[in-house]
Amino acid sequence: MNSPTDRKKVLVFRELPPDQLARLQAVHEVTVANPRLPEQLPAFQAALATAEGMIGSSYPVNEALLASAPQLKVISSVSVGVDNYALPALAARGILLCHTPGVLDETVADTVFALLMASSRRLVELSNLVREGRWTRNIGEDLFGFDVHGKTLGLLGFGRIGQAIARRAALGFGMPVLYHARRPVDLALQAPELQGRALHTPMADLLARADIVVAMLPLSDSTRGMIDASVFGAMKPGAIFINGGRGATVQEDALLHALDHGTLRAAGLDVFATEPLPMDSPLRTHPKVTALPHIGSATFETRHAMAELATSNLLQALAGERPAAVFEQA
Ligand SMILES: NC(=O)c1ccc[n+]([C@@H]2O[C@H](COP(=O)([O-])OP(=O)(O)OC[C@H]3O[C@@H](n4cnc5c(N)ncnc54)[C@H](O)[C@@H]3O)[C@@H](O)[C@H]2O)c1
Repeated sequence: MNSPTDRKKVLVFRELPPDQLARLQAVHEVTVANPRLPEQLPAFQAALATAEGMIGSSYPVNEALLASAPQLKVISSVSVGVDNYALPALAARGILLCHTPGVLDETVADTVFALLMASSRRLVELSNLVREGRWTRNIGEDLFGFDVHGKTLGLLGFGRIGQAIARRAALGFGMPVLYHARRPVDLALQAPELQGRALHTPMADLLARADIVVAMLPLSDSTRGMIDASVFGAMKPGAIFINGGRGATVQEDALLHALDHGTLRAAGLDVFATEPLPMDSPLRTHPKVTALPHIGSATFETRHAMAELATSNLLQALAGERPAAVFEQA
């Protein structure tokens, strides 16, 4: 156990699994307060005043919040995406930001592939038909799906998760993969199994050729609203669109227009501009949309692995060591 002077004040702002909370409590003075729960907000605000470390996710850590946390040295996010954090303010204050890359890639890629399959083969719609007692004759063409194997996949974003999706597509489903990213990936070094199977492609060319377009982009100033009417308009007629990255990279009005008046066949969405999805969002009940409640990484194993990595990051940072997964601003 740390000596009393080494014990730092830590604020846990989203529940951690008991074993990870115990690791923190063994060495630091921990307050658990979830600011999303009105009854815990005062405790959260009080703890901010003295916290040196914070750990949690899915809550906007903006400049105003940082101003109430004068002692803060490190934030450990239990997520890979860092769009909830005021990055310039963190950099200006020298506050370290850690995240959880790597441990969720395969699970998120599984989720995206499930959405891709569900959207192409109309799985939710057809499962509902059985469930609701409407399977009264052999199904006809009006309910046929669209093959996935052998089709061309266009990936917007080809980072850790994009590459995990590409492996499933290229190696499992024989799909040629085109990708658009900030820079080409050295496949020989990073993903040798995708050499000759995934091609860095200009966006316009990718959109014209892909049968299925998957967005796996982080949300940043450069990607906010990037998937707009011109992007949907440039997609191949009958294309399917999947978003597993962040909702606000897509202009949802343009998506709806492409579904209702354009040639987009279907959309599979795990993420939305506003979450939870508002009750009045037309995406919620749209017949061509398969919508999931942001479950990309939501399995027992992966959520635990994320919490474990985030806890290790925080413990290392508070001990003055370099954490395993520091978010590096580009
Ligand atoms: N649905 C979920 O539950 C879930 C889970 C995990 C991650 N995510 C989201 O997925 C994102 C990607 O995760 P990752 O680990 O693969 O990230 P990563 O940093 O490894 O990869 C990001 C990719 O996006 C590309 N990119 C970034 N800005 C771009 C731009 N302006 N134009 C073109 N390409 C651009 C990069 O070049 C890179 O290929 C995360 O930031 C997070 O927001 C969602």
